[in-house]
Amino acid sequence: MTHVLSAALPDEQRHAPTLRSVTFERPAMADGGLLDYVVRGDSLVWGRRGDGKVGFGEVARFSARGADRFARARAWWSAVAQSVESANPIGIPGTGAQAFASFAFDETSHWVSTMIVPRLVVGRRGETSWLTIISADPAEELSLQAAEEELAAELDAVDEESELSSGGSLGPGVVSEEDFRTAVTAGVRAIESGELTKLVLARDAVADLDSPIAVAQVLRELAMRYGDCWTYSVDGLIGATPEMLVSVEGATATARVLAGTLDRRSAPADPEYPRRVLAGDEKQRHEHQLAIDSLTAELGPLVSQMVAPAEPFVLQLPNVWHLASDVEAHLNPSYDGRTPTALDLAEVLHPTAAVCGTPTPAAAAAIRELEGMDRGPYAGPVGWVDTDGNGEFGIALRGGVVESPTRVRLFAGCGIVSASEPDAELAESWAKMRPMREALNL
Ligand SMILES: C=C(O[C@@H]1C=C(C(=O)O)C=C[C@H]1O)C(=O)O
Repeated sequence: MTHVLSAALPDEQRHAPTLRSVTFERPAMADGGLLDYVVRGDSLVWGRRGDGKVGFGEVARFSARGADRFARARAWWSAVAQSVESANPIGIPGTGAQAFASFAFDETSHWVSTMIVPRLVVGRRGETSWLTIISADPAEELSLQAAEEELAAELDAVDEESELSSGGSLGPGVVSEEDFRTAVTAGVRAIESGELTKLVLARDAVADLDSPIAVAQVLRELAMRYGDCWTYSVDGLIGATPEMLVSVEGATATARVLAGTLDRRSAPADPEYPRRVLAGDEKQRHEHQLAIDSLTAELGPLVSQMVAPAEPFVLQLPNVWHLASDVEAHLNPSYDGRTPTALDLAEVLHPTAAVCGTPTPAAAAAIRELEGMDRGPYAGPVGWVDTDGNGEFGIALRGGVVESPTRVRLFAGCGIVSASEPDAELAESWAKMRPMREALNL
């Protein structure tokens, strides 16, 4: 009987592991905060301003490609969440059993979307620090001492990664500068013909390094310089994104929508300049509004009390200014009484107009046709989810994919509207690659 039942389940649910996790509170972290634990290139990382988490080792992994990658990931994670046995005296969202995840931007991508449950998670949120150990072995004893010893061993076994990469060269990727300009021109034409209102076009560049990449050092560098961004590392996808697709804590969902960009490099010293040029510019405001509308339209049916500010603020990063809006909403329970998880919402909200365009299907088709590259995980959701459904999914921007120890593919894109100019968009894409170039010493 059990056999018949389990055979009727989707593969993802049948293959989901039964996990146990124990969380221990630890003494407050030293001044370096979480970054003191970002020492290995193979760790899973999600952090901002010294808070966040670092995952070591792996006890379970889910992989998928195609249009149903999110649905299958949800089925797998919900089976894991239903069977997990957790002891968590802290109880703060994100402190217990959890997975780090990265999803391909497009359903046609060759990139394998993954969810990885680490063996250990060390985390910090303000004054609270913790260590979680996760096991797929029902008989294993999960003690604090064993967890601390394993963590110490992980931190000791550091590869030759303390030095910043020694430089190298940056060359064209699949989409050359010329290809990108041509795509922007074609995108503007498609917008003028009325097929679309907004389109986000991206390009790649290939960093060939003189010495093997020091991933942990690159992440620390990004985290220190880009304090307003969420630094991430999941299975070769690294970067620091300023854009939060969705964050879920209990019944509250928040998002940070960005669209509208101004390079700081050539800006005059006038403190009013970014506000005047960004918030006061019709093209930028229009682009920004489309990004907010795409989020609120998708989120609307699932929430009540959605608060989206009437006026965006100017987010200042070391390389660029952005128009930014923080949206917050209360999640409604669905028919089974459960509120949507961070993973559910990542599927619903991806891709927003900030990285795809408006309307979504026409923009996604135009991206496939005009870019002609596989975006892989670039501009897809990256983050974590716990077994209670809390989580954070950023949009994987301002980063790259480590393709080999000496090769990293960088990606950046720009929102195109009818007033867009190819040279200005190309310059903006360079500005968006600057954080990774600096961290790679290129
Ligand atoms: C597409 C990217 O960024 C997005 C596009 C923006 C714009 O066009 O103004 C701003 C922020 C992001 O939503 C990227 O960084 O690659």
